[in-house]
Amino acid sequence: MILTVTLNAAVARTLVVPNLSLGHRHRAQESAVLAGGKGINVARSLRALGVPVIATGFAGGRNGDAIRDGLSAAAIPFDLIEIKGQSRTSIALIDPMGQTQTEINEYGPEVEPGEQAEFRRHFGQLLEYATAVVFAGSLPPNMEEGFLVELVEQARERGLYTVVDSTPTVLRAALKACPSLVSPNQHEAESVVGFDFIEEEDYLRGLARLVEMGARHACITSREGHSYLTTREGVLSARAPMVERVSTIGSGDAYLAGLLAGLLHRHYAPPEAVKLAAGCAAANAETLGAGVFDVRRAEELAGAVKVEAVSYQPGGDRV
Ligand SMILES: Nc1ncnc2c1ncn2[C@@H]1O[C@H](COP(=O)(O)OP(=O)(O)OP(=O)(O)O)[C@@H](O)[C@H]1O
Ligand SMILES: O=P(O)(O)OC[C@@]1(O)O[C@H](CO)[C@@H](O)[C@@H]1O
Repeated sequence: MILTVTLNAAVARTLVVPNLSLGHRHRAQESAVLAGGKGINVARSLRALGVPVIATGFAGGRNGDAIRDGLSAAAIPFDLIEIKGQSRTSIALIDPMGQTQTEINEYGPEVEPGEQAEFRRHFGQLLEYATAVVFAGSLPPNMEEGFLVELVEQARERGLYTVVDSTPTVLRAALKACPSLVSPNQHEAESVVGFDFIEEEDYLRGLARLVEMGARHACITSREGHSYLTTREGVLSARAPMVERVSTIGSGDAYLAGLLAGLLHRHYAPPEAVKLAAGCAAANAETLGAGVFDVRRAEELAGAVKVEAVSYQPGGDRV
């Protein structure tokens, strides 16, 4: 079972608004409301891929109830700690005419020290059923990065596969706990390593730096349908067929779920797992809602992903 940890879960509302323009009144052509936050998006994608999953984290207030209802409706097993604060709302505005995606995410509620302690205890119990743990998304505003670092260490000490996908500040801290895999997008990775990725060599240097900073493995996704993954044998580069995008929000989450489903559940070799990852991400881009895609379409797109081994040996960096 893969345990996903969403410390700042959200009610994720997506509105399709043609010709969106600031300062004007609009009507949404279409809308979707889902339980959200990166870890929950990953759980939704894993569930679609047939991987046993439990979603944990914090949820509170009416939004917390809506998050639980959304998870139940999607048949995603969950075990969320109730908090006094109101879980946040994340709004995505999709303009199909201007081809823009605008996100407005609340910071989320504070989580009291007692609630944090309760989560820590509970987490230890959930680990007994897990083979892998995915820590994804931002932290509640008053939560120290050390809280997450300790959770990663706790999971790692039990010999579990650990994955971190969070904001650059949190990711930088989490690298100290040596997670099995980190999966930032290009922008986040650039911010963590401190330089821009312009050429392929920059991505490879970025991966090497993430490994040097503590990750056992790293993948970096980019908007142009391109991604890189370190493996024991070297680095793989994957190019997905570009699809007509509806919304790429959650494509990174679908990518991570596809990768984990491939590596840990289907026992694929890394090149096949990367294809599945990029197929899921592309299928997500064709669909409204984060971590939502048609699995058959994802498999079809996976078949068209071009994967190749790329080499880079800058002064013995281990990638
Ligand atoms: N138009 C597209 N066609 C095909 N694949 C796409 C397209 N857009 C994105 N992807 C796939 O999605 C992956 C992730 O994209 P990106 O790095 O933009 O996600 P992200 O910012 O992490 O997303 P999120 O944080 O919203 O989950 C890309 O590496 C690529 O494989
Ligand atoms: O605020 P966080 O937790 O860092 O990220 C939240 C978020 O940007 O990530 C998801 C896509 O990965 C979106 O659904 C959501 O808006």
